[in-house]
Parts: sequence; structure tokens; C-alpha cells
Amino acid sequence: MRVYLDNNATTMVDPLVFDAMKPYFCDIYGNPNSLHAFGSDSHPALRKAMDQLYAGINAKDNDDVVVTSCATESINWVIKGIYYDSILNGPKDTIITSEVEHPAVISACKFLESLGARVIYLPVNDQGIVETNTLREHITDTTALVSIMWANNETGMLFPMKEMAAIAHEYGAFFHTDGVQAIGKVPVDVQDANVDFLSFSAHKFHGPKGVGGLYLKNGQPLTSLMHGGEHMGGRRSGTLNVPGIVGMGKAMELANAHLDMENSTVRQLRDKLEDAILKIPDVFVVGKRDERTPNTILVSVKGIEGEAMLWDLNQKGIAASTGSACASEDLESNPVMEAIGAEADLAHTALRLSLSRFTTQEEIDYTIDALNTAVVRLRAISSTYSYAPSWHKSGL
Ligand SMILES: Cc1ncc(COP(=O)(O)O)c(CNc2co[nH]c2=O)c1O
Repeated sequence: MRVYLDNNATTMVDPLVFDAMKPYFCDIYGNPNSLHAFGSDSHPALRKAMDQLYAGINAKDNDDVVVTSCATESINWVIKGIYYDSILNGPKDTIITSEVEHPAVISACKFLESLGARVIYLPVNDQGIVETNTLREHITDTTALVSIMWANNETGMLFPMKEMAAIAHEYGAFFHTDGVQAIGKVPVDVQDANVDFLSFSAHKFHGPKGVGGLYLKNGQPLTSLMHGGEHMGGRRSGTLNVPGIVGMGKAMELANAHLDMENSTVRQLRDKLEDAILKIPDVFVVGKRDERTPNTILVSVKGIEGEAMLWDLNQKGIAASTGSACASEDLESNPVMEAIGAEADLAHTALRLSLSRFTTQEEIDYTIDALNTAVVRLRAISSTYSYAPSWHKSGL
């Protein structure tokens, strides 16, 4: 059996999304900017896709939604654009973000620090979220931008958007949220949250990879990251990825149509898996369930390196993640676990399991059994965990 539980990394393209995209590869393939029918034939589909994107996040006609190549591009555009407009060429001097943002935010901020920008990385509490008081303690009227994610990609923890945006506006700062892990999992309403910018990525909600977007409230002017042809109203150059945009629009429509399912069936399957995990001695799950996206579990299994667990599960056909960058040969600890103050032995044993609307009961039952077996086997050979022989009889 193959079980995919790494949906926070990327998701399967919904077959209905794939069907919507197909005509725009070999049939209706002209450049939308071309002055002939091959190009204009794609316009109705593009208009429909943009309508789906606007509706999906409750953007209004005077707002802009600009298609990008991915959330990383959208995030870089906002952070570097605000730096250029409000700090380099304006009266502001600081960007505020958090310690647990995705590397797209952290690396863009680190780059700007190398240019002399002042960036504050707010700490998180033991649940892994930034408290509003912490933002209030650091923001001033020279803050240009506050960038806080809507939901964390490793823990699933949800951040207080409305409150954070209100504090940013109180001090005359823009508020950006990395909404990648929120869309398709919880309702995302940019009017209610009153955010100025929202970044998103189609492959996180069963759309294609290589296409994302940036919401700009009231069409907020923002110096472009990409210059060239007059695409997307001159806001983002580059020939439009027609099948990708069509797919992202359809995926957004389906994601919102399935929100109830996310918060019932998916949440129930996640909770069943989490309940089983919590029967294992010496495990630690980050964050309260009702304050997380319904599909995510970040768990530390004491005494077992996250990568070792990944390998064992992979041998059984189960795909999960450690959440941390594990490109290097030396085992890395999970940065979010470190940020919440977990001891090194816990931070190195993090395992992220992220479900989707395509996850089945049978797959969860299989995973529970595989986890049980993996924990017994790996703890038996662990150099950092004293094996309690009586434990294996308890099962999950
Ligand atoms: C919160 C968040 N922001 C931004 C990105 C970047 O999105 P992209 O530019 O479309 O790739 C990701 C991808 N997150 C993950 C990718 O792999 N594991 C992850 O957790 C993310 O989870």
C-alpha cells in the first residue's frame, strides 16, 4: 500500500483540476497577449479562473490578485517591494516577522538585512504561535511591514490574523500573510482579516506546481519584482501560464467547496491518527488540535531521529516529513521545535504527518500499524532511549 501523508509539502492535482487544464496544452495554446484568435481563445478561461481566485479569498473588484510562479515569488515580491518603496525610498525602517516563518520569508528578510535593513523576528510561545502582545511590544510607527503566516507549515498552528493586521494598521504598517497552508484548510477571507497582502500557491490545495498568486488590497502599488512585458496589468511580467492559472482557479473553487469535508472527515481521520500516536509513551504533539489546521500533526517520538522514522515509514510505502530542511548529511533539528523551546533530543525527533481530502480510513489504519511497528523497532536499537520491554504489549 502507498500512503501519502506529506500534503503540507505538496498535494496531488485533483483529477477535476487536471481535466480543466487539459485543453490549454495542445488545443488552446496561443499566447494570451497575441492579437489573434489562437491567443484570445484562452481569454474566457482566464477570466473565469481569475473570478474563481477572487471569490476563493473574497477579494473585491478594486483589489488586485496577481498570478506568480509560486508563493516564494509572491513572498519575495511583497517583502522586497515594501523594502524598496517604504524603507529605501520612504520614511520607514523596520520589517517585523516571526521566527517560525517559511524559509521564503526568513531568507528574503535575511537578504534585506545584508543590505542594511532592520528586521525583527518575533519569538513564539510553547504552542508555536506569536502572541499579539509580542507584536505590540516591538512595533513602532517606523515599521514598514508586518509579515506573519496564517498557518504554520510544520505544526498547522493558526495565527491571529485579524488582531495582528489591526495592530499593524494602528502603527501605519502594511500587513502581509503567507497564506499557503491556510487556503483549502480553513476559511480565508481577506476582507474579514483585513490583510494588505496574501501569498498563496496552487500546489498546496490540489492545483498544479509552478503557479501561485499575490493578493494586493485596493490594488496597492508595489514596485514589481519581475520586469518585462506588460503582463498582469504591468504588475508581473512573463507570459501567462494559461493551464496553470486555469488549474489554480479550479483548485481554489474545489478547495472552498470541500472546506466542510476538511473540517469533518479529514479532521476526524487526523484525530484518529493523533489519538493512536498519543498512546505511545514519550511522544510530544505540538499545539492544541482546535488551534491547528485540520490535517496536520507535528509529533516528536523521543529516542528516534525524525529521518530514521521517515525511512522506516517509506519502506512501508508511507510518505511523511520531518518538516526541517534535511538536505545535509548531518541530521538537522526541526527549527519550529527549537523555536518553541523543545530540548535538542525532541527537536531532532520531529515527524510531520499531513493529510488531505483524498486520505482514507484504510490508509490511516495502515499508518497506525506501521508507526507502532516502527517505534518498537527503532527504539529497540536507539542509543538515546531506554527500551521498556513491557511497553510493546500496550500497542498504540
Ligand atoms: C507556509 C509556506 N510558505 C511558503 C511555501 C513555499 O511555497 P512554494 O513557493 O509554492 O514552494 C511553503 C511550502 N512548504 C513546504 C514545501 O515543502 N515542505 C513544506 O512545508 C509553505 O508551506
